[in-house]
Amino acid sequence: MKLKICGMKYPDNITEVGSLLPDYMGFIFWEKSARYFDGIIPDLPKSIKKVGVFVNQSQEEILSKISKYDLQAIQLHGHESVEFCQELKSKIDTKIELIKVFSADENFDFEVLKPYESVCDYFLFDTKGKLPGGNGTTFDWKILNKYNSIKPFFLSGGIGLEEVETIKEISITNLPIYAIDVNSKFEIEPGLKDKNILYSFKQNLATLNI
Ligand SMILES: O=C(O)c1ccccc1NCC(=O)[C@H](O)[C@H](O)COP(=O)(O)O
Repeated sequence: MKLKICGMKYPDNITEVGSLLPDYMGFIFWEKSARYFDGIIPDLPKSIKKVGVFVNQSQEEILSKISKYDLQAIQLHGHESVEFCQELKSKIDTKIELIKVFSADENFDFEVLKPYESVCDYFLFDTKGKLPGGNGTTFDWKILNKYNSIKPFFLSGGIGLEEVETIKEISITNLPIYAIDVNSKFEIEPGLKDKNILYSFKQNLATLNI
């Protein structure tokens, strides 16, 4: 199971956390976020994919960030339509991954995912909250029992060290969980991550052998 650490903001902290070799590191390009990123990304180990996170932003803006920051993945965290994803996908390098986010709660209709299957590489399930993302709360993962697609997805929303046991339980189901996405539960302040707790989390995930 892959690990994505999202909402990075400060260069020294990016380097520090990068030394843990997460599979993905996320940068929020939505200006209203407390984790809004507008700096310089220091050199990172090549294995780490840089993800740009966008909320209902224009294709022009997304393309400009891809080129400025050499992003390897984009995460669409708003209400981007199937057509929008399809058009964007046709404009970017085929190696750039497109992750489409859905905010989940007990009323989530999994049928809405169907048309997105062919236009994105991964889904990401986050908790529905006041903000588009980074709310720091978990959703009831039991709703994923209704997931009837083979599209791999990122599991997100309020995940912290205390979720390791539940991740273990969910990982032995047949759900195609591709990655775990973490953010605010590992912060000293918005955008500033605690490397030691992240290290423990990564070690814990590794012991699950998944
Ligand atoms: O983190 C933000 O501030 C944010 C704001 C707007 C859109 C997305 C945002 N975060 C994207 C992520 O992928 C987070 O990791 C995800 O929402 C989970 O965050 P958390 O609940 O804090 O673990």
